Amino acid sequence: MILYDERLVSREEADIDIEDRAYQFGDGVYEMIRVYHGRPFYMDEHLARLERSATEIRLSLPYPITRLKQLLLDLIQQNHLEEGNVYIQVSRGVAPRYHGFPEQARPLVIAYTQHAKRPLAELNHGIKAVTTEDIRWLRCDIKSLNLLGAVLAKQTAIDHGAKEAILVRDGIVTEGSSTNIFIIKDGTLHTHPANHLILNGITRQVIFKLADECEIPISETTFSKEALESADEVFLSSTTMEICPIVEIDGRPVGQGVPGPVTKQLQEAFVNEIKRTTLA
Ligand SMILES: Cc1ncc(COP(=O)(O)O)c(CN[C@@H]2CONC2=O)c1O
Repeated sequence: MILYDERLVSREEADIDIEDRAYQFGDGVYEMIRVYHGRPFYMDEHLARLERSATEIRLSLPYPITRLKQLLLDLIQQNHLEEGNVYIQVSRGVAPRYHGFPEQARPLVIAYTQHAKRPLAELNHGIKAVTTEDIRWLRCDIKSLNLLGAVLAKQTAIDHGAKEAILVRDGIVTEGSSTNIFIIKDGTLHTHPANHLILNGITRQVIFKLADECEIPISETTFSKEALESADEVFLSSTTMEICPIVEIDGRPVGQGVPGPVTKQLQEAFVNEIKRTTLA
């Protein structure tokens, strides 16, 4: 089943109009929520961010977020999703093609589930990344459907045999194409401030909580590409990749070229947070 507007229907019943503004303009917002043990992980935080993203593009959700939450819980249950993701998207709706907002169009909510195991190989062994210029717009804090900058960056990584592209704007590391980036230097965590140049990741917010609990110092400050290259440890964070070590950047090893101790400590704390919130 999928969620289409306000109903759970078969995927075949979903008819997306060729003048849907998400399809023509990328005019919409989205969220990706992880499910462990059949329970959504930090769903309220994701839905709060969805509401904020919609507000920031002046899009009114077609029904209350509490109704959406219940529909998503029903979708997870109907699809027997034990471990995987729920993708939610809200389009500004269908209208004759014109850049300005349509006079009247009902925003269209769709959501569907994906069965997906945890990326254990990447989590245990780390991944390779490349750096590339951050060419995206200046409202990266909005989780919008305008993802072409991210798509091109991700493909650059793939073209170089890497898993993620680390974005650099005016010499400063912002984030990954679909992740947040953290470095560790002399035991302190550093990550870009949550402003208009990055998405304030939910996983990023969990990491702040876990670092505090683990008494790992964390500094929300910008850092340069040079600081990235000389870091003791680097990792990325996202709903789908959790806390994933980066062991090679632009062909050069990070630290000893293997996941570092602080990263592994946070990974262990993250697994405990999954158990605490989805097994209770
Ligand atoms: C640009 C960007 N930065 C950071 C993040 C990490 O945010 P979360 O911790 O809230 O996931 C994402 C998530 N991208 C989602 C995660 O999975 N697939 C996506 O498109 C992202 O697209």
